[in-house]
Amino acid sequence: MSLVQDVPDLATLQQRAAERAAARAGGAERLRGHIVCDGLVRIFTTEGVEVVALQGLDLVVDRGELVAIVGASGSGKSTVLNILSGLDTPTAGIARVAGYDLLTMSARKRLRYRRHTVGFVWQQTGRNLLPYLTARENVELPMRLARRGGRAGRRRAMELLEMVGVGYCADRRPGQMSGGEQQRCAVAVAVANDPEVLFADEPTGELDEATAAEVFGALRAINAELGVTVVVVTHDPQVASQVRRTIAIRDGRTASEVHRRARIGADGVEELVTEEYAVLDRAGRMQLPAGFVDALALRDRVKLTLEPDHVQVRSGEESGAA
Ligand SMILES: Nc1ncnc2c1ncn2[C@@H]1O[C@H](COP(=O)(O)OP(=O)(O)OP(=O)(O)O)[C@@H](O)[C@H]1O
Repeated sequence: MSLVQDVPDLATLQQRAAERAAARAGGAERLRGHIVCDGLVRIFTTEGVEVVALQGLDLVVDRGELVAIVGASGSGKSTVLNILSGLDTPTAGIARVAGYDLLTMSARKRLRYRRHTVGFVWQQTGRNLLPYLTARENVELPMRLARRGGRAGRRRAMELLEMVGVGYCADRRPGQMSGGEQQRCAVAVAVANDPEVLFADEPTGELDEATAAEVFGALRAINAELGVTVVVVTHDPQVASQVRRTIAIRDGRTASEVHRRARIGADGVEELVTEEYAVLDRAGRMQLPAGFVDALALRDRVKLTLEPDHVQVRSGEESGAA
């Protein structure tokens, strides 16, 4: 049986994830800001040249949410993920995950954070699974290393494989599974030790569209069933159809968000609507979508006018000509 194929609609799943996450957090009031980045800056220096990979990135992800971070190559996605997963430290700003301050935590705390608080799924299947172990043994391994193996570990491994829809692969080695099956198994491995947050870096980068949808089904199942907060990083804008909130980053800054929500249409039928928002930081800065800038050939300077219920942005050239 594949739970992934029977996944209910997005709204039901998100509701279930929120309820489970609230129970896990000890109350809905503790839900705000499971992941918080505020004015996050990361500057790399190579051969005397500074590269500002993140220039004041803001991000808030609630406990139990499933979000995608999208951006073109070089926009800063890997840099954010490396910081959030505890592999790299930011230059300045705030980065907090599950109560851990990622700027100031000690090496010991960092190790505990990486072992117990977060789980990972990488793009390369070879980095997620050991080739000489079966799917079930791969899922059992982190539990055995944490001395939580035995019969209970075997049972949980089986449950997790069922949850992500690859229970039938339990006795197969990675080489006997498709790329999508391996990635779904990797999701089960990543949550074996019950992390609070799951980070997935381009988990569908090597897969075709249909197989990628199955992997997203597995991530949604884990999110809904276990209440784990899930953050997926990808360059693929199509991901917006797989999650409720997509955060786009551009030039190391949060640029816009796409929200998907269910609404009852005029004909009484439920429909999914997609809305795009620009993200305004605390200093009042926002990025205009690249398409808007191109469409009106905006550059250098724009003219802003405050209207009763909106702000108008016009080409600065126009006012110069007047
Ligand atoms: N270790 C580093 N040293 C110097 N510059 C770096 C380093 N890591 C990243 N950068 C630079 O920071 C910027 C953001 O890189 P990052 O890898 O985060 O982008 P990305 O969105 O993940 O891109 P991709 O999708 O190609 O992996 C780029 O200009 C990159 O060249």
